[in-house]
Amino acid sequence: MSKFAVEHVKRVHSVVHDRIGSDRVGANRITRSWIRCLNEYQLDPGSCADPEVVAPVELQERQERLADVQAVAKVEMANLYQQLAGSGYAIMLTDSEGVLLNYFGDPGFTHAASRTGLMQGAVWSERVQGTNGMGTCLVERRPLTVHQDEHYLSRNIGLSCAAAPIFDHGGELVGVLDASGESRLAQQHTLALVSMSVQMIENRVFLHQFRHDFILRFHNRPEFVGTLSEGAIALSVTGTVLAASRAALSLLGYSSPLDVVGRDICELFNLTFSGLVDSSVKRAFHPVPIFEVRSNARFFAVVYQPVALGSTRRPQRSSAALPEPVPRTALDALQLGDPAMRANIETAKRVMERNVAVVLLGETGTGKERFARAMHLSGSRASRPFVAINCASIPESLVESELFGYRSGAFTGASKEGQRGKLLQANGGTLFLDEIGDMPVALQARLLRVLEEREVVPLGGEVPVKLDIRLISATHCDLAQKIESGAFREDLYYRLQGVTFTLPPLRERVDRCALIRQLAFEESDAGSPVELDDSLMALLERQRWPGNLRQLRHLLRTMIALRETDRLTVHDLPPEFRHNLAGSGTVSGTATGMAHGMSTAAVPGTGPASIHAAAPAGTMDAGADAKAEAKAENRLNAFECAEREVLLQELKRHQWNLSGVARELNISRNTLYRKLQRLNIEHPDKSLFH
Ligand SMILES: Nc1ncnc2c1ncn2[C@@H]1O[C@H](COP(=O)(O)OP(=O)(O)OP(=O)(O)O)[C@@H](O)[C@H]1O
Repeated sequence: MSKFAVEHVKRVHSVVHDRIGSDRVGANRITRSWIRCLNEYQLDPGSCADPEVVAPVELQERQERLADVQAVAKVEMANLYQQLAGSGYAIMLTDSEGVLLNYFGDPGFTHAASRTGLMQGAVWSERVQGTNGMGTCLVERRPLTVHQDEHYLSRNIGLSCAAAPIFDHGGELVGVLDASGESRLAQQHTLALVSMSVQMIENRVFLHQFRHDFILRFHNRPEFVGTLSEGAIALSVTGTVLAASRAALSLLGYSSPLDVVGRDICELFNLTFSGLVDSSVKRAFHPVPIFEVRSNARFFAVVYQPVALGSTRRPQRSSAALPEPVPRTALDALQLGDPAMRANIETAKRVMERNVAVVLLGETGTGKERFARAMHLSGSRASRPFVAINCASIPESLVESELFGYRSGAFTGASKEGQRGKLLQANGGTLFLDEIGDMPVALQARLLRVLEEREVVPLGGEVPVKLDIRLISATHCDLAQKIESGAFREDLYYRLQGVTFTLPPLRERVDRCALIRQLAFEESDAGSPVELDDSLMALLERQRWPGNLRQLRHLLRTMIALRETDRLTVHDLPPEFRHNLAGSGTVSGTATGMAHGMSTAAVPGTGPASIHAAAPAGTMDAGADAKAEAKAENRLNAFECAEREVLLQELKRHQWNLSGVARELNISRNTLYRKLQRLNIEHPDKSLFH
């Protein structure tokens, strides 16, 4: 340890010990944090342990959970980075647990940054990294700087950080925006810039999230409506307040969203809602004066109409006319019209608050973890941890310590601080055991004991710790078969399986269309959602998607990243997708080259060229006129050819029974007729069809 580090450690100890017993509340934020670090988290200020980094899958899930914020934040981070360019700062976004989701680095600082652990996936909570901008901001819930030796860990004392918390419209802390660098001079204006960026992020997320509702945007100066400091209030069609931005609360002098949510807008301002909308429209969205009820203070406001409802929709005059929407839970949000999913969601809601173990079955990528998270977020444990562990991806030798944790020195190579296992990390919340079928048999016995006794003893420890977790397990394998072969314990199976949900594969879901649009929306930048044209939608809907929603998401992510316009067509499909589409010879078979043995019929064509060549074998009845086919196909583009092939496959499979094919493809007979015409498909016996 360097001389500076040794002195720093001594200073931390002496400051903390001097304050103990004295007025802790009066201590400044740094001292308060140091006391927490030493006494509560028992962190060693001289620790040189490697930074804690979450697994890539977990990082991705965390990013997805904060997708709305992230999409807006990326733009603001780029702006902020430009404003601070050259001053050696990196801009970072964390989630509410301090996991670093995004990083914009100054090239001069990136190397040093990764050494310190300033990289995507690293955990910067105060509990892990001691006093630092991001972690301490999460605890203090307000903007702050942590400059050099104000850091707790001696290895972080080269850093200067300015961080500001990001809140959602319900007042929940969802993350932190931070600018950190190795500058010797704490830049006062950096904190102001970071705070402004956060305000911008909160405003834009608010406007995006409530774009389908009326939004009243106001300020006490007309020229400030539409700027960073405006207040925004989302209103239902009957004029009830759905949410208010932080700036709105502060302009009106309220401290919590609960003070205004659920009230009628005319209880806050002297106005009638429909009158305000009318005058807003008449004045072409120039701010109109409105008066606050309590103080009679004058504000200026504009009402923006719901995006999807269009300008003709008028607000309801009577609140009895339309029932207020019941708040949607995370589970409700998974309901897009598929009957199997609807049944799963209804049952999940019924068992949610009973402590029943849940098993989720389904092919890879069908959304088992998403479903587990939704159950967690929809219940009373929502504010407690959700901890996921993938039993298949951890080496067998590590599963035990990962799950149960260990005391310091429990085995050779164990870290000095010991480790809280995932079971204890999930205490009070939900533990999600993914790929449970791959858990080593020896460990199954130990897990069973823990579940029966509801307490856990970490490796090398003696004192059992009480455990209160909701357990959700998932697997894509056949557990009954595993039990038969002795690879899975039957008694554990019954412990895990209070209620079982089977998630349908994407190809069987009738809400495919809505799901595709939802994923496209989630992958789009906030404020500029991409559209998918009809032919692309039709093509995507027909795929078999062996990788299910995950595969679909990745395809859309690629297309959106590479798009030239916000309207995606089949021409935006990545070349390898097209290649596989063509090479597989059947769209509903091995569409992306990732399926194994899933194609409904093997077609010997091997590349894009085969599409334009004579009719591929297997797509026509024997005796079909190959030349006529080639001619018919020559007028079509590559995707129409592919679509044609699929249709021919289906027709053949259903012995040219159009009703059967229409049902299979979930389209009307009329649509099918139009397709047949467009794609020049005729029955081998030309007199039929008409
Ligand atoms: N209802 C949904 N709407 C939008 N995206 C979804 C939905 N369900 C799942 N996804 C997305 O699909 C991807 C895969 O989901 P998830 O990881 O939950 O699947 P899984 O069944 O647990 O996969 P595996 O078995 O491989 O672990 C994720 O990107 C997730 O966000």
